[in-house]
Formats: sequence, structure tokens, C-alpha cells
Amino acid sequence: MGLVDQLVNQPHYTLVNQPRENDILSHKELFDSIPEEYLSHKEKYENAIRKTVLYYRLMQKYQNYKEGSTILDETRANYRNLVSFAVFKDYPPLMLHNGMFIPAIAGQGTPEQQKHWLKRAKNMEILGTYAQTELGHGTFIRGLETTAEYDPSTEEFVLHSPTLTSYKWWPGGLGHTVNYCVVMAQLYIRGRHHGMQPFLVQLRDEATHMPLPGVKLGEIGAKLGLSTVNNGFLAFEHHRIPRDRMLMKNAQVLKDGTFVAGPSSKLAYGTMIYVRVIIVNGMANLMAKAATIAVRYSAVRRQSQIKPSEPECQILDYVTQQHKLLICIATSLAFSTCARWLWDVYTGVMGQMESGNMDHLPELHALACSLKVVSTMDVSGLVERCRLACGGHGFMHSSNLPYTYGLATAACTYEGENTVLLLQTARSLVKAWQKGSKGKPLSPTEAYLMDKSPVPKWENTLDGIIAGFRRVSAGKVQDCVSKIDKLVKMGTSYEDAWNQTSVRLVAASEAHSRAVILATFRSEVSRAAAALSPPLSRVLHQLVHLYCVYWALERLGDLLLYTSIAERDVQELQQQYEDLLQKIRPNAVGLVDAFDLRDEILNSTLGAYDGRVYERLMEEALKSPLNAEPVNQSFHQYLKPFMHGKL
Ligand SMILES: CCCCCCCCCC/C=C\CCCCCC(=O)SCCNC(=O)CCNC(=O)[C@H](O)C(C)(C)COP(=O)(O)OP(=O)(O)OC[C@H]1O[C@@H](n2cnc3c(N)ncnc32)[C@H](O)[C@@H]1OP(=O)(O)O
Ligand SMILES: Cc1cc2nc3c(=O)[nH]c(=O)nc-3n(C[C@H](O)[C@H](O)[C@H](O)COP(=O)(O)OP(=O)(O)OC[C@H]3O[C@@H](n4cnc5c(N)ncnc54)[C@H](O)[C@@H]3O)c2cc1C
Repeated sequence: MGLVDQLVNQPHYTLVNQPRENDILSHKELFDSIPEEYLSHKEKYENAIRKTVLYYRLMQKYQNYKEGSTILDETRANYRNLVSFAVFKDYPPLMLHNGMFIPAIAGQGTPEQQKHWLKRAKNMEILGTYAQTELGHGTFIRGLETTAEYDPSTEEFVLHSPTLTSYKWWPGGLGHTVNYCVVMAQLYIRGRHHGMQPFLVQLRDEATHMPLPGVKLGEIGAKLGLSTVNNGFLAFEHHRIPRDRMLMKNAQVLKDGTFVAGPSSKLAYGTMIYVRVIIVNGMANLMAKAATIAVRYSAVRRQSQIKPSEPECQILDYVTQQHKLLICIATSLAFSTCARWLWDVYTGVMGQMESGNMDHLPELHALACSLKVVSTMDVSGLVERCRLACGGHGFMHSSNLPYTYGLATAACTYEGENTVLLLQTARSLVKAWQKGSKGKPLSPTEAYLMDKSPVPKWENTLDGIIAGFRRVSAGKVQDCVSKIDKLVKMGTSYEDAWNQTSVRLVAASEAHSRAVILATFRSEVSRAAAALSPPLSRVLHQLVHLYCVYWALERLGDLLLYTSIAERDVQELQQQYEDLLQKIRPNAVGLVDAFDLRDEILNSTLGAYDGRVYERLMEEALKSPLNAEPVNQSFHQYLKPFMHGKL
């Protein structure tokens, strides 16, 4: 539940950490007796499986748990999502079962296939993942090598991994956990290629869990984070599956091998759009978690003096600390607001597509790409900023900031590497510019590109800043189009011209995303604030104002290039920003409390509600196995003989 929704739905703050009746978090066996940092790679995985089984059984018992529900449209689903933070500091091995396997069947399966497979998957009778990326390809889907050759004589598909680089590589849970998966493979019928299609493939025997004949499985090894997700590899050796295992909602293969194309070959990529949309909300949750930890710690930690005559102050009283952290509160609110807005766009387009109208799919794809990129890029950067703002204690795993950073930064790569996705949005922007230049109407989020009015006098207002960001985006897109046109006129191929302009295209794409985010954040909060008390409405508008002024100052170079902002405007903006920090400071702790993240979910020695930071740091330190004895055996084995010159 976004902060705005919480504030709207709860006229007063709930007392944070109030034990909730029959709450899954009351089950202590869900938690680790010793911190998992002290477990081996294998023990971590096995412990995660233990907790996964308990977690889902409890979810089913307490929350009439309907897996596969759209994460954004159920507050309890969002709570479930957050609760998983409590149980799994890192992601669980079944993250992909819920996050992609079920959505892929729901989005790509026929009604009959959904009826059969979704029931089994939601009841956890089978466990699955989504296997698209290969050792040799992740971004370039058309270059994926796994093949599915249709054999009309047996009405089967023959799945094969022709090369080492064709091995599926990365899918979560693939190593040892799941027994099914949705495999994306290049379909061939009688030697003719029919593009990338989704296949529901059994990988392991349901009774013994042994890999089936012709199926090679394993895990890919230790990673920066997500250590319990069990990312794995998969190879097929001419593995046969029945015809009805191709998910045939969009394209079909008839018994005789006739291929029936879907309305668009890109519908096979639909699961990726869904996950990109979901990731935006997930980033808002991660940001809320990190902001809560860092702001609360900054209210507890006293260090140095502002005035020599006064006692050591809360580090949150340093304006530099406010500069580091208050934007994090606003960012979580901005992305949870945009996530809900994007979800409504997504469900709207999906509804239109159900009735055959594909017109708005390109805009949705562009929006999903750009918001996934900016939310993951900003949040991973700001989570790292939260860690740094907590000094040495932020470097402790027990602060839970390093894990949170791992979760956020992974999303910069998975579900579409960020640069590549910004180039996708740039592709849409350039096409929109070319379309608009011919007088054709543009989509609602791109229509501003055709604003040909003279650049107005700069105003240091929200309207002025948002208009300024739109000017920057339109100006950058126009510059990209001009550069590409100029290169092509000089004889460069369009593809080479595109590549030579790609640094600017990525910047234009980001500028577009920021214009969309600022405008959406502001309008959504204005809409919601009408239902709030004046004090609450004021603080929310302060956060929107802070967010807009922050990004104006961050992108001054662009504003100086494409708007009429002048030096005195910049001085005034800087002062506005510092005034806002001062205004929001008194509400900083109250605002992160309003995220209403319980201690078990924060999982942090620095962010606990009671503020007993030092006691918790010591309690966690004493859990280290090394502290079980005053002298470690290595002294006698190595150090002592070494120090006595005997080694
Ligand atoms: C509390 C929680 C905390 C935090 C986190 C929250 C997470 C919550 C959810 C978690 C669940 C699961 C975790 C996910 C784990 C990760 C899983 C994966 O990584 S799965 C693999 C993902 N892989 C990718 O995304 C691959 C990226 N590459 C691509 O998408 C494409 O290859 C490309 C778009 C980059 C290029 O493809 P290409 O074929 O070259 O296409 P063109 O550029 O030529 O464009 C052709 C045309 O198609 C349109 N297009 C492209 N993609 C799509 C699409 N997906 N949908 C619709 N249309 C698409 C494109 O716009 C072009 O259109 P034109 O009209 O021709 O311009
Ligand atoms: C934690 C994690 C979990 C994952 N889970 C899954 C999963 O469950 N299922 C699954 O199928 N996949 C999964 N993946 C794989 C993920 O989808 C890919 O890593 C991602 O799509 C990027 O592809 P890649 O790794 O091949 O990188 P590449 O595409 O090789 O990117 C490497 C570099 O090349 C650049 N580059 C590539 N193409 C272009 C281009 N056209 N223009 C400009 N620059 C370009 C990129 O910007 C990047 O800098 C996961 C990855 C991670 C990190």
C-alpha cells in the first residue's frame, strides 16, 4: 500500500509494530536462530527452502492466499510481498514461481491450459520458473538459440540446446527447486522459423525430483545478492514434449504442423511488460524500507556538535543528512504513486487487447521500459546512499542495507538491462516525433513532444519545473532526430546513425521518463490530498515540491540548455530546496513511520521502532559463531607456531 493510500485510509497513523492477531509474523520458526550470514552457500539454500514451505503454508492458512494475484491490486498481496522481506532477507527460491511462471501461464496460455496448469501452480502442486535468458544471450531475444522443432508424426515438440551458449542461464529456482518451467524457444516447423514461443516444460520427476531424461540442470553459483534464489542453468538433449505444452493463447501449432500466427509476434513478450510494471512498485517498497532504516537511525545516532556549547546532535539535524535522506522518502512515494498509475495503464491496455485492440501496446511497452529503468536506477542509487548515510553500522549485514541494495541493483539488470530498455523507449520517442511532425496525433504521454510554442519565461513553480522537463525531453528528442537525419543524409546507414546517436537517445529517454514521473506524482498526490487533513496534505505537497526541485537541481545543465532558466532562478531554486529540507525535517520520522513497516520486515538493527540500536548491534554480534569461544582453534594450528617461528 503506497504511503498516500495509507495516509488516506488511516486518518491516524497505526501504532507501528502493534502485534496483529493471527499474523504470519508471529511464527518465530519463520526466523533464523542464527543469522544466515553464518551459513554455508548450501545451508543458506536449504534454510530458505525450509522457510519457503512454512511461509506459504501460513500464507494459505491466514490470508486465504491467492498466488498469482496482481501484486498491485491487493493490499494484502503487497503486505505479503513485504512480509517476504521479514522471512527472506534475500529473495526466496520461489520468487520466479510467483513472479513469472504463474503470470506467464496466465498471459500466454489458452483458457484450457490456464485452467489445468494455474490450479496446480497456485496450489503449489508444481513449482516453476521462466527460462528465457541463455548463457550467450539475454537482451537480444531474437538471438536466443534453444530450438523447438515440431514433429507432426508424433505431434510433439523436440526441445534442443545446440550449443553451450544456448544453455538457459539465470532463471530463478531453476537449479534445484522447480520441476517445471516456461521455456522461451525458437519454433521451427518443417525447417521454417516461426519466432520465439513459450513452452510449458516438465524438468524433474514429480515424485523423485530427478531431472528427466534429456534435461540437464544445475545452479550457476554465488552472486552479488539474491543468494537463495537458486538461479540455475538448463540444457535439452532432443527432449520431447506433447504439442499441447506450447502456450497457445497468441500463436498456435495445429496437429498437422500448421502454424497460426497471433495478432503480434511481440505478444510472446507480454510477461516481461507485466514484470516491469510490477518492479516499479517493488522499488517503492525497497526505498521505503531503506528510508525507514536510515531516517530512524539518523534520529537515534548522535555525533559531533553543531555548536561547541551544545551536546552532540542527532545526525538528522545536519542539513547534509537531510539532503541525503529526505529525497528517499519522496522517491518511495513518487514510485508507489507512479506504480499505481502504471498499473491502471497496464490493465487498461490488457483489456483493450482482449478485444483485439493493440493500438496502445507500444506506448505501454515504452512506459514500462522507462519507469522500470528510472525506478531501479534511482532506488539502487538511493539505497546505497542510505547505507553510506549510516556510517560504519550501515556496512553491517545486520543493518539490512547491503541486502536491500542487492535486491534493488539486481533489478537494474533483470527483466531487461536498463540501457537497452531506455533505447526501447527512445525508439518509441523518435517514432512519435516523426509521426507528430507529419501532423498525426500522439499518445497521451508523448503528446507534449509536439509543443511548438515559444519557450516561456522560466517559473520556479511545480508547473514551471514540469513544463521545463518536458521541454528538455522534447529538445533532446529533436536533437537526436536531427543528428540521425544529418548522418543519414551524409550516407550513414540508419542503423549506424542510430548507434552513433545512442548516448543522446538514452539521455532523451531518461528525460522523458522524468517528465512523466514528475507530472504523474504531482497530479496523483493532488488528487489524493483532497481527502486528507490540511496538515497531512501540506506535508505531502512538501514532498512533491522537494522531489521536483531536487530533480531540477540535479538536471540544471539540461534546463539551462532547453529552457529560459537564469542564474537568479537557480539561486532561488537552491534556497527553495533548503527551505523545504527545514520544513520537512520535523516530520521525517513520522513520515517513515507512516510506511508502517514492522521490525520483522525491516529486519534491521538500525531501523527498529524502539531505537535500541546499540543493544541490537551487540546482540547480533554475539550471534557470530566466532564469539562462541574466546580463542579460535586457528591460534593453536597456525598463529602460535607462526609467531614462534615454527611455521
Ligand atoms: C518487495 C519486492 C522488492 C523488489 C523487487 C520487485 C520485483 C517484483 C517482481 C519480481 C518477479 C520476478 C523477478 C524477475 C527476475 C528476472 C526475470 C528475467 O530477467 S526474465 C528475462 C528478461 N529479459 C528481457 O527483458 C530481455 C530484454 N530484451 C528485450 O526485451 C528485447 O530483446 C528488446 C526489446 C530489447 C529488443 O528486442 P528486438 O526483437 O530486437 O526488438 P526491436 O528492438 O527490434 O523491436 C521490435 C519491436 O517490438 C517491440 N517490442 C519489443 N519488446 C516488446 C515487448 N516486450 N512488448 C511489446 N512490444 C515490444 C518494439 O517496441 C519494436 O516495435 P516497433 O514498432 O518495431 O518499434
Ligand atoms: C539477479 C538476476 C535474475 C535473473 N533472473 C532471470 C530469470 O529468472 N529468467 C531469465 O530468463 N533471465 C533472468 N535473468 C537474466 C536477465 O534477464 C539478463 O541478465 C538481462 O536481460 C540482461 O541480459 P544479459 O545478461 O545477456 O546482458 P547483455 O545484454 O549482454 O548486456 C551486457 C551489456 O551490453 C549492453 N547491450 C546489450 N545489448 C545492447 C544494445 N542493443 N544496445 C546497447 N547496449 C547493449 C548492455 O547495455 C550491457 O551494458 C536474471 C538476471 C539477474 C541479474
